[in-house]
Amino acid sequence: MSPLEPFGARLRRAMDERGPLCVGIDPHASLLAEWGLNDDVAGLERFSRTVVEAVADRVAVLKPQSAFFERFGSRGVAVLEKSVEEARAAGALVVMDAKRGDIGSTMAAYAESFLRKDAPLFSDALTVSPYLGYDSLRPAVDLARESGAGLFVLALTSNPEGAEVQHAVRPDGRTVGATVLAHLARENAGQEPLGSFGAVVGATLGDLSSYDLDINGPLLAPGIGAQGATPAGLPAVFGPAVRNVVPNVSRGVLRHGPDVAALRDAADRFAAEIRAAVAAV
Ligand SMILES: O=c1ccn([C@@H]2O[C@H](COP(=O)(O)O)[C@@H](O)[C@H]2O)c(=O)[nH]1
Repeated sequence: MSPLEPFGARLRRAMDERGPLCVGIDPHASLLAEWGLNDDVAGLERFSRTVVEAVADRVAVLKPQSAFFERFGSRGVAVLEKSVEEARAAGALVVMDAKRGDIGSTMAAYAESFLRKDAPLFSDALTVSPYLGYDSLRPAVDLARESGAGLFVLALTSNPEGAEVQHAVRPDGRTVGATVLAHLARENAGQEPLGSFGAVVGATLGDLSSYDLDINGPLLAPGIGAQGATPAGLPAVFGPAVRNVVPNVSRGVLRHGPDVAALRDAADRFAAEIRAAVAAV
């Protein structure tokens, strides 16, 4: 099977054409209830289909949160497969938010599940955890390169608890989060127009000027909306790296459903606010 064009190049083009917004597909039980749906596989399917119908033809990236599908076992995973297929068919890139991480030999199997081009859950990119050591991710890096897929590696997460690990200072004086960013800069060296190996960096974190965010790769930035960060605040957090930021909004958009037009309007409003904030830098 022929490889895709590298993820970084596909993402850069999608961001330029559609704007950088990433909408999450997070079917929380509470959202299913608010949408008048049952907390079952039929409700899950209706929810995901509606989000894809509403925004997959207009945003650069959709990010299904695998946990909310896995909750329903194999039938939930079947809905996830279908959602990925439909979102990609509508022109959105799909970042599978599954946050996988394990010893290298097991990581290879996770990579096969999400990054092998003919895998049922193949996604344009996968979120992964480097906290078993960055090089445990090597099988995923290698397979992503081979397939034309990408990774988003947890570097500085949006939750306050992340700091005890990610801000910890190593014997060489660098923080753990900074070390993850440095690894990613090496993966992306020389790649144009953008490398395929991104970092997850929360939009909630305040001024990050003490970190080198210039990794020549995308920065997936969750935390806007329900977690309190705003599009207008992005430049203050990311500085000049804001051009490579893919801001994620999940509940902030999803709470406007189930009406398709209302979901679209909400996504369009976030997209416009993000565009204005980035243009001002
Ligand atoms: O640091 C991180 C990494 C991932 N997430 C995920 O992003 C969305 C955020 O959802 P909201 O409803 O917009 O808060 C969710 O899927 C998280 O698991 C994150 O929030 N922070």
